[in-house]
Amino acid sequence: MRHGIPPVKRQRGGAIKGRCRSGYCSPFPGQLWILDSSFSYHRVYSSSDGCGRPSLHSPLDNVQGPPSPSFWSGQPGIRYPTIDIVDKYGRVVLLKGQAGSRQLYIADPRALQVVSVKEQEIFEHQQGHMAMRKQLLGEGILTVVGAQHRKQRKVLNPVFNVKHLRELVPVFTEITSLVRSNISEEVKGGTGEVDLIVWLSRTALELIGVGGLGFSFGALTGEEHEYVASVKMASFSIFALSILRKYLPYVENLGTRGMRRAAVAAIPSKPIQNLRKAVDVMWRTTNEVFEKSKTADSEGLQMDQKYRDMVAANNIMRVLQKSNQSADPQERMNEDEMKGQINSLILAANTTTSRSLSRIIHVLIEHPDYQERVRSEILAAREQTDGSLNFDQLEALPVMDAVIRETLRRYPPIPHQPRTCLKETVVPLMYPIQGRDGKTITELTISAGTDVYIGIYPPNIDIETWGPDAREWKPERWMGSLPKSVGDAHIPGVFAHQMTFLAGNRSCIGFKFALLEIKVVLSMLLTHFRFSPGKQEIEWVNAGMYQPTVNKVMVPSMPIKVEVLSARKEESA
Ligand code: HEM
Repeated sequence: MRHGIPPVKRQRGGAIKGRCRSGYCSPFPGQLWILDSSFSYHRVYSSSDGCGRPSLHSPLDNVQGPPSPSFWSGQPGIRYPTIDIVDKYGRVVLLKGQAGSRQLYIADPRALQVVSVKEQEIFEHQQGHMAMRKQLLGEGILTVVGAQHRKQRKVLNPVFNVKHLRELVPVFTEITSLVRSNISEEVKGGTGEVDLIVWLSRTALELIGVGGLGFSFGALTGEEHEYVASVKMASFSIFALSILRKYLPYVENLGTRGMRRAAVAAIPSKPIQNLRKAVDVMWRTTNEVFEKSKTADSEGLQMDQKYRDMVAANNIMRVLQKSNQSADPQERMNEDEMKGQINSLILAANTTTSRSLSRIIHVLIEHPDYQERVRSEILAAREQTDGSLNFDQLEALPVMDAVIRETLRRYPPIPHQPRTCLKETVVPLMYPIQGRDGKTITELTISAGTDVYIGIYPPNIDIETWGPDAREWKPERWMGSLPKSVGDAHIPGVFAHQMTFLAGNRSCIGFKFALLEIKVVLSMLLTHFRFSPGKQEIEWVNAGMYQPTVNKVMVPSMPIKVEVLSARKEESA
C-alpha cells in the first residue's frame, strides 16, 4: 500500500468504507481518499465533523441531480455545468464527480448569502487551485486566504475608491484613443471586418497596465512585451497540467524555494518547462513594474508628458504604496505581498473586462436600435463638453448604464465559481427543494470536504426574482423601478442585485474600475464606429469564462463589421 492511501473495504451493497489514518494524503483528517483508475486521489466522503468515521452515505445524496454514468469518471463536463441543470433539478443540484465525489451546485439566494458572505471563510477556494495560483502569481490577493487575505483586502480597498478612479478617466481616454486609431487604420478609415476581441483584449491589458500599474505592455503600439506571451503560455500550460493541481498542496512547501526551483528545472516535461520559463518572465516583469512604481518613473509610456505624469502619480501601485504605509504596522503588506498584487490584478482584470466589453458590443449589434440610442446619448453629452467625457458625465448616461447592467446580468462572463466546504455548516434555503425521497428540503447540512459551486448565472436570470422576462435582454428594466421580487430575493451580489461580481469579502474588488473602463471604451468607440454583423456567426462558449468563438474553434474570436461613421472619417484619415 502506498503511503496515505486509506484502507478500503468493500461492504455489502457495494459501499466502500475506510479512511486515511495517516492524515498525510488528506488536508482534512478522517476523510476517505482513494486512488482512481487515472491514478489520482479523490476524496470520496468526509464525515460530518471532518474526522469521524466516514461512510459512502451522505444526507446530500437526497438532493436531486443528473445521473452519473460512471462511479469512476463521474459526470462528463462537470467543470462546466450549464444553466439547464438548475432548470431541471432546482436551485441546489447534486453533481457526482470522479470516484463518487459529491459536488453541490448552489443557486438559491439565501444559501448563496451563507456560502459567499456569512461563512465565506468556511467555503474557501479549492486548495489545489490556490496552490497552483500561488506558485505562479505569488502572494497576491487572488492566492491568499484567511487573515492574510483580510489584511491585503483592507490595504487594497482605497485603491479602488471613487476619488482615485475619477483621476484615471483622462488616462483611460488617452489609451482608448490609441485603440480607436488602430481600428480605424485596420479598416482604412472606411468599412471592414475586424476581429474585435483582439483589440479589446489589448485595450483591457493596457488599461490595467498603464492606468493600473503605470506600465505599458506595448499592446497598442505593436511592441508587445514578452509578459503578454508568457501569460498566454502560462494559462495554456496550467490547463495542460491541471491534474497536478491535486498534488501541489503536498509538495509546495517541501525544501527551500531554490531547491524546488532546481527540482522543477530537472523535470523532463515540455509543458512544465514552458510554464517555468513563462513564470520566470512574469516574475522578472513584476520586479520591473514594482521598482518603477517606487520611483514614479513614467518612462516608456508612449503618451503625452501630461498623461505620463498623471499615470506616474495615480497608478494603483502608487496608491497602494501610500495605503500600505498608512496602515497599522502589523496590517502592512511585505514586499513579496506587494509584488504579488501585480500579477493578481493583471490576471483578474484583463480577460473579464475584455469579454464583458465584447459581449456588450455583440449585444448592441443584435439590437441596432439600442446601439443608436447609446450613441445619441453620448453625442448629446459631448456637445456640452470639449469632446471627451469626465467621470461625472460618464456616470450620467442612463441608457448606456442600463445596457451595461443588463448585459452583465444576462450574460455574466464568469458563470460560477468553485469552493470547498472546510467545516460542516447548515445552509438554509430560500426556495425549498424536493428531495429524491419526495420530501421537502428547507436546509442542507454540508459536510467538510464537499466541493461547492457558487452559481452566478442562474440567480441573475431567475424568473422568480426578475419576472417572466428574466431571460430576455431588456435594458429598459433598469430605467424604471425594478420589481419588488428583486429586492425581496436579497441576492448578495455587490453590484445591481446580480452575482456577476460575486459577493462578500471575496467579491470583485475592481468592479468599479471595470465599470469605468467599460464606460470610457464604449463612449469612445460607439461615437466613432458603427458595429454590425460580420460574415460568420459568433457563438459564446463556456470555457470557465464565456468567450466568443467562430466555427467551433476554441480560440476567442469575434469578427464583426466596423464602419467609421461619416462624421469621423476626416479624423481617421
Ligand atoms: C467586467 C469585468 C469583471 C468581472 C465580471 C469580474 C468578476 C469577478 C469575480 C466573479 C470575482 C470572484 C472570483 C473568485 O471568487 O474566484 C472577481 C474577483 C476579483 N476581481 Fe474581478 N471582475 C472584473 C474586472 C476586474 C478588474 C478590472 C479588476 C482590477 C482592476 C478586478 C480585480 C479582481 C480581484 C483582485 C479579485 C479577487 C478578489 C479577492 O479574492 O478578494 N476584477 N472578479
